[in-house]
Amino acid sequence: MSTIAAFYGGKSILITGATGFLGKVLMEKLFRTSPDLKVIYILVRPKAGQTLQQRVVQILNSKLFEKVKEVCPNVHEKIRAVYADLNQNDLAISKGDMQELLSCTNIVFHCAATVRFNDHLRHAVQLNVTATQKLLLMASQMPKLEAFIHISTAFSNCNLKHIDEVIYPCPVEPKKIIDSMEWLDDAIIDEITPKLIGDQPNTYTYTKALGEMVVHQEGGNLNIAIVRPSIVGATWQEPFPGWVDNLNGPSGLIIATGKGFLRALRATPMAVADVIPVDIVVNLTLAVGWYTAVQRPKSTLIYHCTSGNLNPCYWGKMGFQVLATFEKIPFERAFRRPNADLTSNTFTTQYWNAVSHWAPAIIYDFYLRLTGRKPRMTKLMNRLLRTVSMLEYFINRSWEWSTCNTEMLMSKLSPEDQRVFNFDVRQLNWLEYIENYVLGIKKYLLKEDMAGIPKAKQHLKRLRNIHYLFNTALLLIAWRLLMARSQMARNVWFFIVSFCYKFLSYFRAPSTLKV
Ligand SMILES: CCCCCCCCCCCCCCCCCCCCCC(=O)SCCNC(=O)CCNC(=O)[C@H](O)C(C)(C)COP(=O)(O)OP(=O)(O)OC[C@H]1O[C@@H](n2cnc3c(N)ncnc32)[C@H](O)[C@@H]1OP(=O)(O)O
Ligand SMILES: NC(=O)C1=CN([C@@H]2O[C@H](COP(=O)(O)OP(=O)(O)OC[C@H]3O[C@@H](n4cnc5c(N)ncnc54)[C@H](OP(=O)(O)O)[C@@H]3O)[C@@H](O)[C@H]2O)C=CC1
Repeated sequence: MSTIAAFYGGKSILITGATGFLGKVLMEKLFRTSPDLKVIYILVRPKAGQTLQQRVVQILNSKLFEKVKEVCPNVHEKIRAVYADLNQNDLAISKGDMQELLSCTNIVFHCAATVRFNDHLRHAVQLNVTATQKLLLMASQMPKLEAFIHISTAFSNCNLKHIDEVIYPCPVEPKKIIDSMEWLDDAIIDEITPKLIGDQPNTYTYTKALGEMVVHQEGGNLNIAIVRPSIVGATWQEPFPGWVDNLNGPSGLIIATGKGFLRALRATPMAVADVIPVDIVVNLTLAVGWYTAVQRPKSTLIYHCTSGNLNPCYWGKMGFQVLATFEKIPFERAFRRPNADLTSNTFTTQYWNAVSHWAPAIIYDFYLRLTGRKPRMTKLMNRLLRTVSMLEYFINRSWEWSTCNTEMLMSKLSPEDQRVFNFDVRQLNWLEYIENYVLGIKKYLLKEDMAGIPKAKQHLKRLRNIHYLFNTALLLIAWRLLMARSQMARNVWFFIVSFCYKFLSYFRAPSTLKV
């Protein structure tokens, strides 16, 4: 029997961000391995016209939870959705709910965050810093609390090259930032944002660093740990390979590549692609929860959940493997044939952008206009390239994260726990993982049917023929124009033709003699 699974039995667990990518996989694993847990409280807000209950039902009815329903048939009774909005100062939790949460919770997993890189600083501070502060305050009033696990990001200190499992000081105290967000207006915040974030690439990493500092300063006597995952990708093994449900991290760009919109990227092929499967992050997080509650380490331990130092993959290799997978498993209705030119050179990037992105988009929009339809490709391309520019920072650098605490924790696990809560990234086979990732994107994100693969292949063949035809026509036109306008081009052409003729005649003469 797994010690960790047994530990969560009978527990009341509070999860924030349970409707997100990581939160859903965390909940799934908890129910599957500890079906006898008492209750999982999830802080949820209504969204897209759905009530809390409808959101929960949608999650439970998804493919991700199929196995859970077998081992824990009464799972719906064990989830308690609590209305909350972490954007509100009081988190908008009702008095009755608050009483229950305070008196019953044993473990808190704080996953909620805004992960958008371009979020307004006020909003990012509210969610990633102030809400964390409020949750810590709540946690300090929970008499039965055994551990508070805060999910941060390995990129919270991405202004450094080597990152240890420690909290680094922030140039401006989080409290001062929180206070200033209350009285500064949006225009002033916009103006001072670049100065405040300094050498951080965006408001996301900046506020995640502030959030860690808040945990450090205001954690008091709580039993706290911080988990820092790198770029979280689709599931590796559990509950099944390749599950993914949003565009974050590499997923969006893999779609854009598979659909033939994105054909070149400013990326350093030899930079480490520090992607980490979401099930590895979840296994480590649950092991950290157990260890923090049972061992009660004297200080707040930070755990890096990264792949680069133990089993590195590189962007070049990832791009190559993604393309190879498209040969076998193409996406439907591609705009162009998938291609991946990775270059770290800015000039080459601009050339590729003009030739591979803008030119086809403009030609296609021209065609749409001619056929009486609304042009849309240049607009789409504009958005895509803006998104790419936001991600470029992370695909042109490599970082080194030390993983001493994570390795220490692995050594404390029994062989059974190492199997059930496996977070050993050395066992991951990247080629297999990437193939399943692409397959997962096709099935769970794009909702494409596997039966459509032959048709998709046929479509790609047609696109290849159009491509060859188009290039040949372009070459012929260029040649014709050149010949018509330049005496020099004509001279060169006649020289080449007469040279070829003489060359061939030289070989033809002896062969004629033999006959
Ligand atoms: C040709 C070569 C190909 C090679 C082959 C391929 C090989 C694979 C190579 C892969 C290299 C991957 C590098 C990943 C590096 C990640 C590093 C993370 C590090 C930190 C990790 C963390 O600790 S944190 C979690 C990550 N956090 C995000 O990853 C949020 C991103 N996101 C946003 O920060 C906002 O979204 C943003 C984008 C600002 C727009 O913001 P915005 O306000 O302008 O507009 P919107 O948000 O409305 O998005 C407008 C439309 O972009 C769609 N979209 C949203 N995200 C998208 C996304 N990632 N890729 C594509 N498309 C995306 C969206 O779905 C909309 O599409 P639509 O309109 O059709 O619905
Ligand atoms: N994905 C990644 O690549 C990485 C993620 N992380 C960290 O992991 C954690 C989870 O990320 P991930 O699951 O990918 O992110 P998602 O964007 O998928 O999920 C974010 C969660 O936060 C909730 N949330 C956002 N705003 C509010 C609000 N105002 N009130 C209540 N809940 C709110 C969302 O709820 P709703 O559904 O209502 O929007 C959702 O459940 C984050 O802390 C992130 O920083 C770290 C490294 C990489």
